[in-house]
Amino acid sequence: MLLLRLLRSRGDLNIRTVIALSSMSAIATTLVLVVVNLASDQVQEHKVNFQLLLMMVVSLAGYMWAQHKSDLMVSSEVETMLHEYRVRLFDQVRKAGPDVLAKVGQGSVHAAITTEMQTISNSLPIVLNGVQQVVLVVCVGFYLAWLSIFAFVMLAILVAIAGFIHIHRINRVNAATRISEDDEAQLFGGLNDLLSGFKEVKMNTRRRDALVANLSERSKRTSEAKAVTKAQWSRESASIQLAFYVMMAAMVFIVPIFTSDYHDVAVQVTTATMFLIGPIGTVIMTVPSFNQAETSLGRIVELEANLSGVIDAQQTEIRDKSSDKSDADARAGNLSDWHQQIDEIALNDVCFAYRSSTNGFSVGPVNARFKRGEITFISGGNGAGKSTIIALLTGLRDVDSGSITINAQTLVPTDMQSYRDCFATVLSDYHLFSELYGIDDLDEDKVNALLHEMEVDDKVTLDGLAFSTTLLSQGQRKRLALIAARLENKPVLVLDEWAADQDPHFRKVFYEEILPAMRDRGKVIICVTHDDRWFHIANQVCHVRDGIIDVVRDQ
Ligand SMILES: Nc1ncnc2c1ncn2[C@@H]1O[C@H](COP(=O)(O)OP(=O)(O)OP(=O)(O)O)[C@@H](O)[C@H]1O
Repeated sequence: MLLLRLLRSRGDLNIRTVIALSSMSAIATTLVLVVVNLASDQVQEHKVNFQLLLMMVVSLAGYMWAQHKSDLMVSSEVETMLHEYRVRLFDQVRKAGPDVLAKVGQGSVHAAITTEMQTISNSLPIVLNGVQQVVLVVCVGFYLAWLSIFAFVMLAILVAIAGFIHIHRINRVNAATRISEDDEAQLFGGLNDLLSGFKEVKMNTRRRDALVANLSERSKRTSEAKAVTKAQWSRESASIQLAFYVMMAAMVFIVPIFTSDYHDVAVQVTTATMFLIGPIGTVIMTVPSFNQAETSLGRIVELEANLSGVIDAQQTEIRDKSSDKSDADARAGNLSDWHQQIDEIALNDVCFAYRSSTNGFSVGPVNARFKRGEITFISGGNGAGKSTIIALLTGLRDVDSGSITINAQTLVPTDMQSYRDCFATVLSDYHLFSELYGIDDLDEDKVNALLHEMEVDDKVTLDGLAFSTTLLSQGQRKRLALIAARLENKPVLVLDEWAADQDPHFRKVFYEEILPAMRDRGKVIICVTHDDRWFHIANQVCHVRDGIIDVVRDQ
């Protein structure tokens, strides 16, 4: 019972208060039943009792208040709990290294934050209502026992049999439901191909037909599986309904045979039994909601544990490496100085191999120096290892051996976040954020000047902390990404094939005006590029082949 353990472990949620409020709401509802029974007796004697009417009003008011209060307590606590889970998952994703998400599965993080949390949020109020109905069933049960102990025992036995059979069968329905959900998840996966690959699908009739046929097949499987589970669910509700009619029949046909003074209370017992139908049905139907919430919570907890496991292993590795390099850590410089001025970054005999790579691609030993106020161009063929070297240089990947030095100080693993903060990047798989996050004191004039310099001021303006639009061409979107990188005002700028999408005119502006101006401002500039026409503006040109970097020209 993960859910119960979790709710109980939360200090802010006073379970006793919730139980007290639920009991109060159930007792108030039972009082309504008692009042109805007493009042209907009086109606038979042609009397209207205003005391009973007052009791009814008080009971209804008590029910409303207690119900509202307990709903509010639990739902706000559940939403807070989900919020905390979300924040913890965001934080774990933030801490994760580049391969962690691939290992754990980006899809499962997405599903945990969307579908699973939605399921918990929807199911828990149903579960809470079920708990209240349990208390109500107990209270009305006492009332029934007080009216006729035989009727009570009879009803209890019938409810126990019906509940046992129903819960046993519902597990089978749940298993079928889960299979239909898996079919649906596969259908959504295929749908992604259709939506994301819309243009490719449009351009190729055979591909389109094959994909649509595949989707239709999955859709058919999903609809068949869903139809089966829906039929099972409706059979279950019908059988519950039938069980209730059997109970009613038992009250009026069987109980009178075994009890002598039953006719005095027959109407009250029948009313009480009818009153119980709704709550018992709700309790039984709560079981699948509880199971769903439990399964979703289990998946979230498992994901969190997986992420923690991988991240802890990563951090232990970092700590081990840090203690190995404790000598290197004995340095005079201050980390925060790096953000003020970087004179030189050097890769020294850096080696790295992809652990998951099928072809075992590795880079190194890489030796390279990148200096303040200098432009370095890095060229090389496809798959030569340029982006991998950039990932090592920017600290996105940890080196296997060798070292990175900054202003002649060797980095230790615990420096890496501070080191990464020195870089502004537009990488080949860059993401254009919806807002200019993390840029303090955004200067509107500066942004407007950059929009003008990057020749997008006729399309885009600054709108609060965001660009007014990102619905632009690829080249224009990349210009916005470069504006965002320049606004970060970091000492190092790394661009991976930035100019590839630019027109000849703006390529010239970029190489002959923008890069030299940034170099003159004392930035370390590193560009992966194939534009050999402008290699002359670089202070250093490096070539990468099979994971090895060679300086081919140094000024
Ligand atoms: N995440 C990864 N896991 C395993 N191997 C990878 C991964 N990324 C890249 N590789 C391997 O590393 C090699 C070099 O890739 P890299 O992206 O560094 O090349 P590149 O020089 O930037 O190529 P391009 O010019 O095509 O972008 C690839 O051939 C591939 O085999």
